[in-house]
Amino acid sequence: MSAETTYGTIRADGPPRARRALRVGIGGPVGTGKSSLIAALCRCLGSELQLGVVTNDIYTTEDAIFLRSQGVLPAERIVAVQTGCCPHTAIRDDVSANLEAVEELERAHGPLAVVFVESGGDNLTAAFSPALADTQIFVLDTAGGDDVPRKGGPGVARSDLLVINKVDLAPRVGSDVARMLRDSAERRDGRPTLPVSLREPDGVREVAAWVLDQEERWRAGTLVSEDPGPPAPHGPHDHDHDLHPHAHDDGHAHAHVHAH
Ligand SMILES: Nc1nc2c(ncn2[C@@H]2O[C@H](COP(=O)(O)OP(=O)(O)OP(=O)(O)O)[C@@H](O)[C@H]2O)c(=O)[nH]1
Repeated sequence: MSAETTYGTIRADGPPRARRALRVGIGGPVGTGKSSLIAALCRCLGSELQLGVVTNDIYTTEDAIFLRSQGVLPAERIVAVQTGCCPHTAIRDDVSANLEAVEELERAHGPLAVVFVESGGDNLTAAFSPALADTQIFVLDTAGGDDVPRKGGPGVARSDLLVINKVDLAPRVGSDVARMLRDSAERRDGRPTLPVSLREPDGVREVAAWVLDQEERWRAGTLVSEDPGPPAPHGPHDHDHDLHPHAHDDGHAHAHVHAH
């Protein structure tokens, strides 16, 4: 059985909420460190939590291949969704392929405590549907420019956790981390932001602690998923060029129109 919702198809025969894994969406612009963050989280949390990963790529399964090559989880617990479309369509507008992948992962290898769902690299308008992710992390990096948090967007403003990655690179690329944290705080209405360097041996510790806290709240039934709201208008005449900090280096043309 399944039900059509605004966000896609929700399968009624999927694992019930209380017994299924917490689904943590991880999104952000291309190359900010989403896969590296998942690898570090799996290394850090893999001994205490049963974990799974679903990756999204447009034309390849590269992120899953990367994660399997890191040996952070048994290979079969890392599955790839090839979206064939704009990444944000698959995590926001029609999440059925991702939902199916998560549910299949849980059926085959469950019970799992947490499934990380990595979005393909997208722009600042992308955010996960609450029908797919119970909680979401948005990843920026210092290399994308220290003015990015100021530009806002649903990931910056309303993700449950904002990670500002690659703080080790900030002095080299002339980014002011304090400014990024200040601008984030102004946009986020009290939601947390963490500066991170995944190059540091212990760099993921605070993000891992946040994931553990979310998982505990999920199990206790006190985690409330927040809808990050509609993405920005996005069409041939879009004026949100500032919202694309990594200049389309995913080969993803932003000239299509989406029905939101
Ligand atoms: N210096 C530095 N490099 C990092 C850090 N985190 C990730 N990287 C590097 O940044 C590059 C991109 O990292 P990925 O984890 O592939 O980024 P991604 O967001 O998954 O990339 P896409 O899936 O292509 O959008 C890789 O070369 C990483 O090794 C960090 O904290 N510091």
